[in-house]
Amino acid sequence: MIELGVNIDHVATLRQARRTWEPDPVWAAVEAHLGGADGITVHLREDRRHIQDEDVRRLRELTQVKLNLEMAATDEMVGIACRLKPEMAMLVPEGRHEVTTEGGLDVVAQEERLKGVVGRLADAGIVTSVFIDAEIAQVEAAARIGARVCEIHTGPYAHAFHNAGRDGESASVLAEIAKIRDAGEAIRGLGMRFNAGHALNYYNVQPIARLAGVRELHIGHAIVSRAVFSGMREAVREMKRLMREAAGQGC
Ligand SMILES: CC(=O)[C@@H](O)[C@H](O)COP(=O)(O)O
Ligand SMILES: NCC(=O)COP(=O)(O)O
Repeated sequence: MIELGVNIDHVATLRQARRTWEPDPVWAAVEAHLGGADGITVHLREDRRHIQDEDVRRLRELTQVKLNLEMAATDEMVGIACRLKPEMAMLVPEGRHEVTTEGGLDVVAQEERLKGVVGRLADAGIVTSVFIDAEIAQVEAAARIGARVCEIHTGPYAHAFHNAGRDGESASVLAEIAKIRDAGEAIRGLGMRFNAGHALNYYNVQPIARLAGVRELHIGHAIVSRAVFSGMREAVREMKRLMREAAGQGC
């Protein structure tokens, strides 16, 4: 069954706007779980602009939900991951001035260093995922460093979809889907798990959920935005319904 990891960063973004205690991302995680989320994703950024260390600690202590910890490949973050032991750690590139993640991790360029990071996480029993662009060279490098999972960056697809007026049949959209499909085939061929995420929403999710062998989609901004109006459980339920319908897995 295709799975949904709900990213709750932007519940914390709202809280940090006032530096107060609400809304609580841990509460959001429980609501998302009750709505059918298979896991929770948080990005503990080096600048701590939204999720805080204490949020991740409480998530581990108070909930049973599977955790995907997105993090920069730094010593500080590896130390935190090794203490918290999330079910999965995803290595992402980080820029202080970016509004959100702007591209995939360049695994090819940092192979030796990243191999060490994956090894340290593996020694702590943590599965490593890498957030990469839909490029075969990056997939192959991910396999060489020992990553067990690749999450393909769906941002370029989402932009193409939006720019084409949500026309999933336009040439630019089909070209982006083909890149993700080919990367997914390479990932699976090398024995890794094929995940995808970034900027997916209620309009553009189905062509990605339909791809052969895709295991998990990680979606945050769109679900939290919908939840403002419909509540978290309903927002998650609807996203899962769309994913399962597209994957031919019933509702
Ligand atoms: C790696 C990725 O695709 C995103 O989840 C990103 O990490 C989200 O970070 P923000 O929530 O800070 O936009
Ligand atoms: N890794 C992608 C993710 O966690 C959610 O990204 P977004 O839906 O907030 O763009």
